Amino acid sequence: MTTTVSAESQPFQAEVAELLHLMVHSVYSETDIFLRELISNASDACDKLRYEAIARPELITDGAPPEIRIVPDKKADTLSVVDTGIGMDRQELIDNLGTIARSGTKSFLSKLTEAKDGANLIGQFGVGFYAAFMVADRIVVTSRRAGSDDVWVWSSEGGSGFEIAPASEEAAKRVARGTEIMLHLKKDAAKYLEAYEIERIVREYSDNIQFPILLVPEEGEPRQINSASALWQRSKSDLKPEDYKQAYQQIAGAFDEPAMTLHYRAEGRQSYAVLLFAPSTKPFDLFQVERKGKVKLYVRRVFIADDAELLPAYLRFIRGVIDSEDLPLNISREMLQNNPQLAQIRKAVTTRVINELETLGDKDQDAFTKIWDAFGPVIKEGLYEDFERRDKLLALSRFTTTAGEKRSLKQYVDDLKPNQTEVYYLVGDTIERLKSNPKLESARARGVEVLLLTDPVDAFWTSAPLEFGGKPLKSLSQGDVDFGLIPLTDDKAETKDEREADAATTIAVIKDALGERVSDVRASQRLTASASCLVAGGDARDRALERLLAQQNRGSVTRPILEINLRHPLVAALATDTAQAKDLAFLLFEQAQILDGEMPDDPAAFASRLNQLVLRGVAK
Ligand SMILES: Nc1ncnc2c1ncn2[C@@H]1O[C@H](COP(=O)(O)OP(=O)(O)OP(=O)(O)O)[C@@H](O)[C@H]1O
Repeated sequence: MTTTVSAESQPFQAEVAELLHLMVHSVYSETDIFLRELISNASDACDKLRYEAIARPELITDGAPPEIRIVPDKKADTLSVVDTGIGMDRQELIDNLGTIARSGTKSFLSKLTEAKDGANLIGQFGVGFYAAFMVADRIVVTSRRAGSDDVWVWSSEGGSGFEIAPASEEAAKRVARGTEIMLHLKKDAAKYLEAYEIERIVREYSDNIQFPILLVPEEGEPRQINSASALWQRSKSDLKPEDYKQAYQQIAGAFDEPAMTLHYRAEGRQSYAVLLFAPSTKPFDLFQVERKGKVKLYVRRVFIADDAELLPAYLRFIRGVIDSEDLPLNISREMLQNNPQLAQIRKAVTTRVINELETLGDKDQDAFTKIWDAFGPVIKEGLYEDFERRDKLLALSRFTTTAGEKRSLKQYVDDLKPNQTEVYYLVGDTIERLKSNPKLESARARGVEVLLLTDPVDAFWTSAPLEFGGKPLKSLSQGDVDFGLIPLTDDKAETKDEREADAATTIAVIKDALGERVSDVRASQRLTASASCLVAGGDARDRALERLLAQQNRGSVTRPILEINLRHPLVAALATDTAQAKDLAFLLFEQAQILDGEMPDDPAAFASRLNQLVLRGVAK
């Protein structure tokens, strides 16, 4: 058997070809990461082998223990990363090294095209293996699935496809179990053949890999170049911030610094080690529909599962490891969900993470801000998903308000105005648009702070009744608001001597004109300068949420209430000028729609009405 005779060519999935093209033709400064990616894959393969060997011990007893070897060969200009892990069969080679089965690949690729240095993006996205094409012009992967007689060779020059063929006898003998990845290095990548360079990279990125990493020099004995201990099992006092940073980067495949590190050992009813990190930047797949967690479950140092739902979905940005001493090693992945011990761990660790975030918010504003900026919208999902912890999550939340940025509800409540009994908020698309929303006018005239909520998730969590510190949260675009008892700080805003239109007549005229378009018309408490606004009834959904649900075909928009400012000249004119009353009534309604970010139902009619009224004004 030879590799060439029965070689079969296969094309790469289009996304892979595009990715490779981008990587090969752009100059990335951080090429070192290829080694980290290959070692990380090798380590995953060793993890998988250990896991499968729990049910099938013969997989491990027939060969070498799980380990990783790095073999430079200066004569051949090749660097090999060899593992005795789980290996891949023919189909796995084709599937795993020819496609990217990840959501968001397209948007990632367009980001990569624009980026100056894509290494960081590559790490975030985790295109691991393909990173090797930054330093190699040909890659040959020889692999034997644990327990199999067949050995297959995958090879590619990184163009549009790869070849797959059975291994030669010699290659098959070399790979008794696991995978050998041989890189034919590009001319300018020869430095990766130097032992000191390899050691440097391993120390920098992969020291915490649990399995031994051996450097096999061209002369002399192989020697281990990592410490191969599970970092989370070590004592906190032995570890420095750099150790944690490396562990985070290695576990999460990230390049940023962790914004929060939580390392402890729980003893008692159950004992387990916890090493968790909050990243300081946002990954690509944060908003993927599956909302998968990223905390790995180990049992007595053996990797069990990537996503055992160890934290609720709203903490899915947390990375790291939980290593249990008590769970059975042979726990199947299917059983994880219903395991009571695991449920207990989940509960305890969730509480611990939230407490840690709270402490960080008090003690290290900078770090907390990084987490909140990147993951605030995700954490806020917990406000409607985790009833039990809602108060704690509300206390964690930071808001942009009319009084400033990053305001906590504690600060808000501390700064309440005299007689203010509620926490006010307004939901909308952008801060700028919210700031110019007339519904803020009356609050502004009293110096009352209003939360300006612009994340899509805000419309959802605010739909349940909430309170903070005994003060209910209240939308300014829903139901009645009564600022009457809160003193004005801007006296000019509501001068009593201005002529008020007659409420009953004006309202009757508008109702008559608008008919079914509104559910009610009433005098507003919210407005001081503007003429009108639209609000939802007290027990109806907030209008922002209605709009969002309607866009997703998950509900219809109900008829709003039109509130009018009886002191506004336009409203006053309406009561006295019967000839224009209908047009003016429509204008009040349509203006309010536009200020809420909606289109008038009939934009052409709106424009022509507006023109007629303006012309009449100009002609006077
Ligand atoms: N040494 C190896 N042994 C066994 N399987 C491997 C090995 N290297 C890669 N693979 C397989 O190829 C797949 C693709 O690897 P790649 O590095 O591109 O992405 P990944 O490891 O899945 O993603 P990430 O880098 O985010 O973890 C892996 O998921 C794994 O199934």
